[in-house]
Amino acid sequence: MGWGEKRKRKGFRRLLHSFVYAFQGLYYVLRHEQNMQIHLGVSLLIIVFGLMVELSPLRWAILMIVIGGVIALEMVNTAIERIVDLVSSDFHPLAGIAKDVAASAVLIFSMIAVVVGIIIFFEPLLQWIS
Ligand SMILES: Nc1ncnc2c1ncn2[C@@H]1O[C@H](COP(=O)(O)OP(=O)(O)OP(=O)(O)O)[C@@H](O)[C@H]1O
Repeated sequence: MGWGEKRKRKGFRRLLHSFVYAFQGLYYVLRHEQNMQIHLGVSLLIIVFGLMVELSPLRWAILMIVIGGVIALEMVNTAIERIVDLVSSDFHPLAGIAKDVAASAVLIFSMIAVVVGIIIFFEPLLQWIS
C-alpha cells in the first residue's frame, strides 16, 4: 500500500493509526530530546509535591494546563527543528531564526509556568509548613 492509499484510510482504523503515530512521536522526543526528559522529570517532581501539599482541584487543573503546555510546546519546537534540518541542511540565517524563535516560545512559556507554579503552590505550601 502506497503512502497516498494509507492517507485515504477512514474510520476506526484511521483513528487507531493516528494514535500509534502520535505515540511514536512521543517515544521519539522522550528518547532523543534531553530538554523533554528534563521537562518530564521536573513535572513529575511537581506532581509529587502537589500531592504532598494537597492542592485543590482548581489548582490541579491550572497546573495540568501549564505542564501540558510546556511539554506540547517542546514537542512543536522539536518538530520545527526537524523540519528546518530537512529543508535546509546548510547554514542559513532564516533556518537559525526559525529555530531560535521556536526555542524562545518554549522559554517564554516555561518562565510563565514557573511564575504560575509559585502562585499555585504559595498558599498550600504555607499551610503545609504550619
Ligand atoms: N541550518 C542552520 N542555519 C543557521 N543556524 C542554525 C542552523 N541550525 C541551527 N542553527 C543555530 O543553532 C542553534 C542550535 O541549533 P540546534 O539544531 O542544535 O538546536 P538545539 O536546540 O540545540 O536542538 P536539540 O534540541 O535537537 O539539541 C539554533 O537555535 C540556531 O541559532
